[in-house]
Amino acid sequence: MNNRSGHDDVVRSERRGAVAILRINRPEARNALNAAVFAALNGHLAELRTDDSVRAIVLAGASGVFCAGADITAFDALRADPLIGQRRASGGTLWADLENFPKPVIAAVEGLALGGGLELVLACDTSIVGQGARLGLPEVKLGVIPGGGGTQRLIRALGKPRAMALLLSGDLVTGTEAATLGLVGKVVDDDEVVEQAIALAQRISANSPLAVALAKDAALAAQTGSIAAGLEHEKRNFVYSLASDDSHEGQAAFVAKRSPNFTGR
Ligand SMILES: CCCCCCCCCCCCC[C@H](O)CC(=O)SCCNC(=O)CCNC(=O)[C@H](O)C(C)(C)COP(=O)(O)OP(=O)(O)OC[C@H]1O[C@@H](n2cnc3c(N)ncnc32)[C@H](O)[C@@H]1OP(=O)(O)O
Repeated sequence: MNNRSGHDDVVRSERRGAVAILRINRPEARNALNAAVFAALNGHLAELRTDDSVRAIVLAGASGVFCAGADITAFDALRADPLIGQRRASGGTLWADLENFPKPVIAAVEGLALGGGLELVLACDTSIVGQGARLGLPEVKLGVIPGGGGTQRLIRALGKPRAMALLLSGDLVTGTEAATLGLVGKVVDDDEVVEQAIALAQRISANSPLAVALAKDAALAAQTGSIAAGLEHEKRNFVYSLASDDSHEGQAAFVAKRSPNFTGR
């Protein structure tokens, strides 16, 4: 399907019911992230954020590759950007925007997820990875460090010993190894990645959009604060969900032994 939104072809968008699939589309550069990709992804996310017909997003790459990271040939432009230290100016907020997106985002990782590409995976809520995929943060092999949140999210995902080994060596792991480490949500056969990611997104889309958003919001609080603060956050969200139309619909559907028809209110 063609891009509905008119964003540059470097990110293609398609729909499967309530699931939007965004594909990074620079196969000639193994889907490396340049300014055009950042702008296109941010543009799509802005549209999907307010589209109530979309309840979950799958982020994928074209031609059997997820993403080879930031475009190394664009580093000169990055060096010249006077505002590089203020990430918002340089498009560098993409990873945080993904992590805090009010709808679930699932990475469908085929082939390669390197550097900023793995950082996209870590910023997503979960990921489905092909067993033969290769994942890693090779930035130190280029004389830089991860700049898309990898130093912070990898250690939270894996714990210090495993995170430091990957961060400081730049070693790559396979999808199977990544699943064993806890770096990804689930490993599947290489040819099932996107369909399994879409299937998970569709299962999530059948749930209350409000409850899904409130659960994600509460769970993310666990990454930044004390357990006491997180429990308070969860309590606020639970009480809010209990008072929602969706909560009443969920209860009524259970009693009537029928499927709920959630509205997200
Ligand atoms: C920089 C964007 C500007 C936008 C502003 C916003 C910036 C915000 C702040 C940035 C934060 C940084 C984020 C991140 O932490 C930093 C990084 O990600 S650094 C990059 C890390 N990735 C890598 O080191 C991977 C490098 N590539 C490879 O190792 C190999 O190419 C491969 C991916 C394993 C594939 O190998 P092969 O299959 O053998 O194929 P080729 O090597 O021949 O590659 C084919 C073709 O693709 C080009 N290419 C591959 N990767 C990249 C890349 N990362 N950047 C640019 N181009 C890439 C490769 O050059 C070939 O092109 P060709 O020679 O055919 O023209």
